[in-house]
Amino acid sequence: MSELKDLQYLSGFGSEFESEDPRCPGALPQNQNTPQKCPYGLYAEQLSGTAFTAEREENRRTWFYRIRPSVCHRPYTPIPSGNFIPEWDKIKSTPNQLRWRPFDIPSVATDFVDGLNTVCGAGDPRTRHGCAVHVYACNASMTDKAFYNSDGDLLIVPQLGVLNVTTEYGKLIVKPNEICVIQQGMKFSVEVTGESRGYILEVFDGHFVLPNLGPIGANGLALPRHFLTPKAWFEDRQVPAGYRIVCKFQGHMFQAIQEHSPFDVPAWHGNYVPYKYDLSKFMVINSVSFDHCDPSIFTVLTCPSTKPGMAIADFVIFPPRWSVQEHTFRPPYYHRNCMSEFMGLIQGSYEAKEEGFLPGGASLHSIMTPHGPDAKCFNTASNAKLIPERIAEGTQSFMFETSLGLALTEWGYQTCQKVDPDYHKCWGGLKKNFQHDSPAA
Ligand SMILES: O=C(O)Cc1cc(O)ccc1O
Ligand SMILES: [Fe+2]
Repeated sequence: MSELKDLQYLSGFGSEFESEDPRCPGALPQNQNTPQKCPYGLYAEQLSGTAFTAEREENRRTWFYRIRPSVCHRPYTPIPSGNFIPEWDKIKSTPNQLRWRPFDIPSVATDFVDGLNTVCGAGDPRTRHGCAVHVYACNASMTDKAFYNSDGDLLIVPQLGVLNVTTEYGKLIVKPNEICVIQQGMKFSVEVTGESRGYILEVFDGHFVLPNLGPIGANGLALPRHFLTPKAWFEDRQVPAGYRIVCKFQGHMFQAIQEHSPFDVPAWHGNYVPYKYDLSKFMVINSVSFDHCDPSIFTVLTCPSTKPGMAIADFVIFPPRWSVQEHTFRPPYYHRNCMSEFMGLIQGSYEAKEEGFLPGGASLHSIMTPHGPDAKCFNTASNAKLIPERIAEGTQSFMFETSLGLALTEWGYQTCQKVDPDYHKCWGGLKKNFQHDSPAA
């Protein structure tokens, strides 16, 4: 494997970056984007992440200075899409609470792309509206193979195994408890060192942004400087046997062969970039008096819809923290939500479900489906002494929360064989405690 230790990154969110591989000083044109002849005989190529005319705050594009333009490839041909496919209209949806046991890791050699499986989703990549939830499970590196997604952005949440990600912008190492976002059109290749598994949120509408902070003020939650973007790194490598560029286009997989590595960018500048973020850096804000805050207080990134405050998808985490609320039932409340809640567990356990919800597994509570703490959690938390308490040291669960109605794929509901038929029983022990003659405090 290539040298992936001690990487250095550019820091900031939504910034205008520029980067040159130190092996090619001066590769970046200084005064314009498209000189008649670029330094070192490079080709200039723009990657647009928003419409040319998008408002200035939202406008995203990057200029690559590369050895060959990306167009130097043979025609695309369809390849099997496997279980990585937006077919969520094949089976009838269910409003039931769903929980998945940890997803299997293949026993045969499988790379990151071949190990992608779609669990549920909504909308349509053609009309550029919707989102999808995938899991990946793999054990082999992608060799002479890169992937890009025409349909939207991928927010990748590793749960097991380190992802060594090479992109056109340079390299990223992404470990469990970190996430990375690879946006629409960005080519990347993943090397792994062993069994690897994780979750992916794909959004078709637009890009992830940091949530507004409102009364929190200028600082808090995920801090912009903790978002890390690769520094330029390139290889000038011929691959006569063929380098495979795989893409998902309108929900289907295609491949184009070329005779060189696509990671041939000695310099780039722009604000349309891949990035990673370490979840342990999240500045947790919560109630220090009483009651349970809505989980939106833990939003790391949000992909907004056109309706203010109503996301296509939020990425929310439940990090280790102090719990100090007085005269309060501290765990999550019972509720019914107008949003869909897909949850996964990276490590440790989740306070509302100490049992049954396991690292590498998942749950889905659909729009208006009742859910909340299991009976054991209710009984324990209702009687606990309310001293300041550290919640779930070393834990990290997360939620993909969407305003869209997530529907299941055949793989998610049946083929994966991980749906736990007994999930509903975790609420079975909730007793009637009503005592008419003793009103609550
Ligand atoms: O359902 C869940 O476990 C997620 C969740 C957590 C919380 O603290 C409040 C509401 C909520 O939906
Ligand atoms: Fe919930």
